Amino acid sequence: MKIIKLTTYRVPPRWMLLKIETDEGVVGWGEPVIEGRARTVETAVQEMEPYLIGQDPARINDLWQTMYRAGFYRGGAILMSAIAGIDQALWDIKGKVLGQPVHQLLGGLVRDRMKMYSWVGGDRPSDIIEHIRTLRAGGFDTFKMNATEELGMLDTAAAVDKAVERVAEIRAAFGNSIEFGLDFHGRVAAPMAKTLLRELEPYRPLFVEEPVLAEQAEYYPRLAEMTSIPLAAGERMYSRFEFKHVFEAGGLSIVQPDLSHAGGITECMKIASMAEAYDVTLAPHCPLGPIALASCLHVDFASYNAVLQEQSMGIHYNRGGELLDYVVNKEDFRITDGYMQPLTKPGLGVIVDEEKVIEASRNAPDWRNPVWRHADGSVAEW
Ligand SMILES: O=C(O)C(=O)C[C@@H](O)[C@H](O)CO
Ligand SMILES: [Mg+2]
Repeated sequence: MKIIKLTTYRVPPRWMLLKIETDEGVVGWGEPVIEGRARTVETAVQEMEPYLIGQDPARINDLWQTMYRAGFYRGGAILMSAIAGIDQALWDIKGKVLGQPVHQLLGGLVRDRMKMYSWVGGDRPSDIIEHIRTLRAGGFDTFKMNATEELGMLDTAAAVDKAVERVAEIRAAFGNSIEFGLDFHGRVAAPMAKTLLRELEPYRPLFVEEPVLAEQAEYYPRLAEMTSIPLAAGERMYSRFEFKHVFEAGGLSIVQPDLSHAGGITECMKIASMAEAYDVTLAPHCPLGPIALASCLHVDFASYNAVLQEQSMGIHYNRGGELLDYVVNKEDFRITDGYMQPLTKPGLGVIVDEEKVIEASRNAPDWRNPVWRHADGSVAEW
């Protein structure tokens, strides 16, 4: 079998789907994308084509290593997202050829169902209580929200109190009947992280995500020393070569590689097993589309230390498109009592509505995250 064609489709709300065709008619789908840089990743996928056209799609490991090493420069959000989507599509092809779901090719199920969580509250966390009530009625009991709005590198007690009050309201409304992660989203600089973590401690969030920006990872062990709140990070780390420094330094209880940013299934399985060796749990980041989510689930169902899975149903980023818009087999993505079952169809288990993808790609908007500014006019971390 040989790879003969790669086609990318940028589609609403902010995703990109990749179709890889072979000379024997087997097709694989991937989701190479960086939110807000879809066109850049699209070019990176196109620049990877010479390593792929005419090659045997079954040789995922060699194709992965070639894409990673042959261009001399390596790593980073764009190149690793391009590799990620291609890798996903290659696993999709392999599963379809062998008639097996990808988790079977990764060693089989390690669990019968996977715990899911849902975003609440949007970019600027608001009306969270009502949102949690609605989602709880749908079976969710685990949530994630932004912890703050924009925050100065050094900010006021009032800004800290505003963030803490919101969390106090949630605990007052629901007690310990729900769990929630707080995403600092890189908005909290090191000078404020300790204060905020200390003030949040009494409310026992399930985790705090990106307590500082990924480029400040040396703070993870220092922050972990002063809090019992499990710290999580990983959506802005792109390979096991980045994660290894974090495992060695310690401080993270949860790693959150993104299956569409960190080299795909091949790389994230390696990150998952490295994490397990350090007694660190896995909770793949996934605010993206159905191929990304399916890729996460196959890794989750084959990784003992996978504890939580993000999904984007109803997420505030999904303007103009929803998680299952391009999926034919929507029923396979049902979430019951906050859990998903394994995807059992061959490959990634996503039957793509190609007509709908092509139609939606005709004039897909170029999604951009907003540019926030502090009161003094300086740019703020969104
Ligand atoms: O889902 C999360 O944890 C996020 O922090 C969302 C962020 O990654 C946006 O997708 C960036 O555009
Ligand atoms: Mg996040």
